Amino acid sequence: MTQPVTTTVTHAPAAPPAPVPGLPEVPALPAGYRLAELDDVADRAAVIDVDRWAFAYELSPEDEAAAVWELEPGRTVGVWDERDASARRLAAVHSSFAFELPVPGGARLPTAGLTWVGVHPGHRRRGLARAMMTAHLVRSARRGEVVSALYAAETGIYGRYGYGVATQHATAKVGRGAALRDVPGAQDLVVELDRLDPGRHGELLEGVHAAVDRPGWILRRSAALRAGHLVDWPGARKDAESMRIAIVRTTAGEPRGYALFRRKESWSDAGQPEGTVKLREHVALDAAAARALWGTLTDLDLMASVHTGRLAVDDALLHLLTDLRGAQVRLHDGVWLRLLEVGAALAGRRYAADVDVVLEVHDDLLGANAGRWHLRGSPSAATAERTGTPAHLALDVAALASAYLGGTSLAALAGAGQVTEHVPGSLAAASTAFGWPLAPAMSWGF
Ligand SMILES: CC(=O)SCCNC(=O)CCNC(=O)[C@H](O)C(C)(C)COP(=O)(O)OP(=O)(O)OC[C@H]1O[C@@H](n2cnc3c(N)ncnc32)[C@H](O)[C@@H]1OP(=O)(O)O
Repeated sequence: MTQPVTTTVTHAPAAPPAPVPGLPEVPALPAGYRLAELDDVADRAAVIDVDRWAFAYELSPEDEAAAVWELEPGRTVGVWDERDASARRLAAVHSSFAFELPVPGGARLPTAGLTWVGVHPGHRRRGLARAMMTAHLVRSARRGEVVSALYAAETGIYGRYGYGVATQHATAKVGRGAALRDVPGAQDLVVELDRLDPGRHGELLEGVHAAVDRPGWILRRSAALRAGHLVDWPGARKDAESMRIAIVRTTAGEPRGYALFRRKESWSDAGQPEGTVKLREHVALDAAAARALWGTLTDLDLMASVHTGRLAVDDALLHLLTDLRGAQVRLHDGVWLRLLEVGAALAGRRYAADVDVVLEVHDDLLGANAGRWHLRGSPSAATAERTGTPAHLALDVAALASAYLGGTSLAALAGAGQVTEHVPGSLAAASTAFGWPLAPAMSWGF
């Protein structure tokens, strides 16, 4: 069992960030509420309590024992309810991870991975989340983080803060024995099935995961995030088996892929096996590994279907299947991005084709981003400078975030009224340049 990871670093509570030109002021809270940085150790129980109120869950004693504290010291901020001075209580919380976001071309940009956003239901719709979100954007920008990334609990929450959907993922339900195309070399690979043992498998799994070269593919950099990913929550099993791992290896023993999964047995009234396989994560480093992995997972005895979990929208499985229609594919919003520094973000990635374009960016919240940016980009270099020359294209910072990793084209966004073309021809050229051969994806949630 994974042992809880504890951190002993403490931080003195800090005042809310001071106003900085181009960055917004944190909106005033109702009387009696106070925004403050939280102490990683002293305030931990209060943070967990708000989280449970906000997300409506309880942990069993077994789950408590398996839980891992993943939050990084110095990055958690909350709102105290001090209306009754004798009974101060935490009313809201959020935190972030120091991530690196791989962008087209391979650079990794400093990124604030926003997480644990929660407001106690007794304090909702009073502006606590808006104050925390503003503080998050300001603190992240001041740390030099170029973007903020998150998974949204609900799709209506984050657009107002300038976040756009930058990755999408698919899920599929694949029937037992679904026909897969042959891939040369797949037969030569070995697929081992084992109980997941974080001690034995953790390093192998993270090594294969880190070998993926794809925009958006954020790695679990801290020991706590790695441990947290491998927690096999007893409460999540719901009568299924404990977590298993399938490892794809060459005959020389080199790992080329893996899947974390569990099976659950079930029988129809007529006595037919109806078991299900559910994946938590999978990686395949080449076509043969993907074929070997999915070939194994779709041919487990007594299992009628495989629930894939997150698939990149161009995942190999979708092209291995001969009958895509039978796979019940669904599309989901994935990582939402907020560009904190538009110039650094535009210059930080590379472009699929040469591009020379002026973008007029609207940003109501982070004024330093607003205005015209002259982007000159190519597959090997990019610059982005402020300019006074007329714009080719105009768009909101959230639409730019959606196009930023190459997952959604500027032309598609224009089709939904989110990009305006002022100079004919510039939309097609910029759309081509912002594209990328592989769709952006992230394999795990945070
Ligand atoms: C990255 C993550 O961690 S995602 C997790 C988000 N957390 C959750 O979903 C847990 C349950 N929900 C909550 O804790 C809270 O309801 C929150 C955090 C979503 C919102 O907190 P509140 O303090 O009520 O929000 P606040 O009062 O600041 O509202 C700000 C704006 O967001 C809007 N809003 C708040 N919640 C929602 C929602 N769930 N859906 C759509 N809009 C919302 C408000 O109407 C308000 O709109 P305005 O800009 O027109 O004024």
